[in-house]
This record gives sequence, C-alpha cells and structure tokens, in this order.
Amino acid sequence: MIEVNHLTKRYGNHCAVDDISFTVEDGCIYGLLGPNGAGKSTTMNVITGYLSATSGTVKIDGHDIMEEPREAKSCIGYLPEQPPLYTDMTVREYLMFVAELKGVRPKAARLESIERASGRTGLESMQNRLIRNLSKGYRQRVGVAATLLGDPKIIILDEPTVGLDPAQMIEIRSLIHDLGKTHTVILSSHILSEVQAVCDQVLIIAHGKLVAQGTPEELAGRLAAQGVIAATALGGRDAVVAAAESVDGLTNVQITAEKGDEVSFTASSAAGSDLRAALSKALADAGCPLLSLSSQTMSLEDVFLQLTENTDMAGTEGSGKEAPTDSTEDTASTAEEAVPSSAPESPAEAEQPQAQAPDADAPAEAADTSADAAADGKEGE
Ligand SMILES: Nc1ncnc2c1ncn2[C@@H]1O[C@H](COP(=O)(O)OP(=O)(O)OP(=O)(O)O)[C@@H](O)[C@H]1O
Repeated sequence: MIEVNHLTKRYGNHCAVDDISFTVEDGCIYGLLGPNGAGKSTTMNVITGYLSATSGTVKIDGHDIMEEPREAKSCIGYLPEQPPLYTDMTVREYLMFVAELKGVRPKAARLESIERASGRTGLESMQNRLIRNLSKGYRQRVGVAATLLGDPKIIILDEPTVGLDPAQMIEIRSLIHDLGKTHTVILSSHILSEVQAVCDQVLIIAHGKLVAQGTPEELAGRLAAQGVIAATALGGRDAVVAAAESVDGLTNVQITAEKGDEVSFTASSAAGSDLRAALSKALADAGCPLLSLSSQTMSLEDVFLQLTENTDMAGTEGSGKEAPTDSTEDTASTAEEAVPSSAPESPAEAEQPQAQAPDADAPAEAADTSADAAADGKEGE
C-alpha cells in the first residue's frame, strides 16, 4: 500500500534520510524505530507529503505523493509529534473543525464520522470538555480521533506516546493495537519495548539509513542467533585484534577495555557456531595468552544498540562498545534509557520549514497538519 523508493531528504548539506526503501503492506502495524535524530519524523513528513523529498518517490495506494497529492493524502491520517490541537475548543468543536477541513460531507456524515472516531478513542464522555483541560493522554486521543476522520486507510503517528505517563502510554498503545485491527498503522518511536509490544513489523533507522527490518520475532531471533564472545588476553592491542579477526566466522571484534597488557574485547559469531576453542588457539599461536573467555547471547536491545551505533558517524570506531549484557535480562524497562540521542543537530535547521504545527496558536498550520489534508482545496458544503 505504501511504497517508499530510494527516498533521500537533505536539509542543506545535512542528509537526514539517506536512500531508504521499504514497502508497507495493508493491515499491519509498522514501527519506525530509531534514536532521536535518526530521521523518523523526516521520513514520516515526506510520506505524508508534508515535506518534499530531495530524491526518491513515495506512492500511497499507487498515487505518487508529489504528483497526485490529493489522492495520496486522502488515504492517510497523520498525527505529528506535536499534535496540532486548538486548546480553546471543546473536543466536539475541534473534531467538527477537522472533519470540515477534511471535506467530510454532508454534516450528517461528519457527525457520524466524529461519533465513530470518538467511540474508537474513548472520547464519548469528553465531547464538551475544553481540550486545554484534558490530560495529555486524552489530548493524544483527540489527536488520534482527528486522524480517523474521513476514514483514511492508513494512520501515521509520530512518537505517539512521548511525554505520557506510564499509564497513559499503556492506554495509547492499547488504542494503537486496536486501530491495527482495521487500519494500516505506522508509528515512530525511540522506545524499543514499545515497538516490540505493538508492532507487527519493525524498521530500524539510524543516521538516516534503514539498518534492519523484520518482525520483532525475526529481529530478536536474528539477534539471539548471534553469539557474542567476551574475552581478555595478554598482549598488544593490535596482536590481540589480529588474532581474533583471523578466526573464521568471528566478526565485529571490539575492544571493551585495556588495562596494562590486558586487552578485553567482544566479538560476534555466526548462528550456532562455538568458536571459543578456535579463538583460544589463535590467541595462543599469536603469543597472546588467554586470561578469560565467555560466550553470551545478544539481547534485542544489544542488537538494536549495535545496529544503531555501527552506523554512527565515521571516526567513532573503537569507541569501546560495552560487552553485551545478559540476554535473559528484561530489556523492556531499560530500552528507553539505552537508546542514545546520537545525531548532531543540523546547522541548516533554521533554513528549513517546520514540518509540525505548534500546539494551539496556529490555526492554519494546525488545520493543514491535522491529517490527510485530503480535502485541501475542496470547497465547503
Ligand atoms: N527542518 C530541519 N532543518 C534542518 N535539519 C533538520 C530539520 N528537521 C530535522 N533536521 C535534522 O535531521 C535529522 C533527522 O531529524 P528527524 O526529526 O527526522 O529525526 P527523528 O528520528 O524524528 O528524531 P526525533 O525523535 O528527535 O524527532 C536530525 O539531525 C535533525 O537535526
């Protein structure tokens, strides 16, 4: 339903999205996962026609987002990271306003659409409440309800749980899960556990590149299938690394610590292979006696960190990745902290249009961002 082909987006000299291609099939929940600054919002803004691509194409249901924007946008309900809500309106007024902007006609259809959207998002009893008096969780529901107006097939949510407390996060995740039964949903998140819990398919983005894609189980399986050896040997750094790298099947040798002549390192091994004996022999042959050796399994969190760190800017090599932690550890609770904010701010930032409308004070922008803009240019009733 959505085909993204060789999508690149530059802000001045800064490449925020670098030649990304992927396909989104109908009826699944997709998660764009990546650290802050990875390029998730930019990707979403291009998919929704908010920003133009520097190169590459995006097709929604066969319609090119640049060439047939109205047809393409009519398939999408988009909730930006900063929901464009008018906090002086009641929930009902706001939803009516958005429905009108989206060209939902006649009035009876608008009312029906609002009722359905309110029902899906649990807002029935909040209709006459001013948005500014709602909790952040309920405001987010209003934003999600707005995306549903006009019955788009695809719902795109940029960091929908950011700033929510744990209970609100759980509610919004459950709402997204429910939406996935009737819609294709794409959400972005920097929280590994969230994407794992909610999404059918995960796209991991780091530094503007798509570094991995699969179901959470596939990714976890791929990672779990990868063994990690952690070892300490006596000898020079270069000799130890060369010996480790000479072992067939051992890859990604990373120094984790150096103390005097003791060099600690980790290395990855292919699925199912136990390379400890081969490593021990290679080190002995190189005159680097082995002091300790252990074999570990990578957790999904370790894999995610490795994938996102490995695409880090050139020159960070040898920064000393910590040895992976015990894979049996529950990673969910630590995943959020573990994902670093890694991309630098672009110097070109100021030059570029802001993709997301501010909270309440910019009606025109808010209207535009509030969704599909499907009805852009359509005359009123
Ligand atoms: N309007 C802009 N002008 C210049 N640079 C920008 C602009 N918007 C984003 N960037 C830069 O592009 C990169 C990708 O930003 P983007 O917002 O897409 O990342 P993200 O993964 O959504 O991160 P976050 O979760 O922090 O929003 C970052 O380095 C960011 O500083």
